Amino acid sequence: MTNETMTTDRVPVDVAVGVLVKRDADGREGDFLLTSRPEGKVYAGYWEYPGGKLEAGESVEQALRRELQEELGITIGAAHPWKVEVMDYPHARVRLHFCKVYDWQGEFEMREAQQMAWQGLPVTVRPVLPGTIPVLDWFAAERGFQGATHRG
Ligand SMILES: Nc1nc2c([nH]c(=O)n2[C@H]2C[C@H](O)[C@@H](COP(=O)(O)OP(=O)(O)OP(=O)(O)O)O2)c(=O)[nH]1
Repeated sequence: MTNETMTTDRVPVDVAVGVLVKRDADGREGDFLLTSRPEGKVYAGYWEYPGGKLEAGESVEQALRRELQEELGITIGAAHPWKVEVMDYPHARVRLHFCKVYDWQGEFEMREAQQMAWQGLPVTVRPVLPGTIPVLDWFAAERGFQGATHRG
């Protein structure tokens, strides 16, 4: 099998991703939450939006609610579907379902010893996971932000 058929034939794994965004009293969007990938996972230490793979029978919203409870100890309100993107990695092909989340309850607890950072544009933490970079471009378009969205 050629490399090309290997990547195009792989069935994507669905991943629910939560983009937690703070809003001001007028509803304007501000900082968003990034978390670092825990030790022991592929791309450990890379910054991403929290989330994880759907389990059998789960909707994106259900998976997101479960993952954010498990990883961060918070209970989210509504998940607003935003964008869907397929990414090919050497380890997997993933279909990322990015959802914006504006409401959550509970105190943040880093249950997988990851780190968290509220960020605006440009993002100052690094390195950023490849699958996270398009999200920064979408934010830049929404916010009329020009220039580099993150550091090398
Ligand atoms: N959570 C998250 N995953 C992302 C993002 N961008 C991106 O390409 N991915 C990829 C990395 C992984 O291949 C996949 C998510 O799988 P994961 O390994 O973090 O999920 P999980 O918590 O269910 O993992 P596990 O139980 O299998 O260890 O999606 C992102 O912004 N957030």
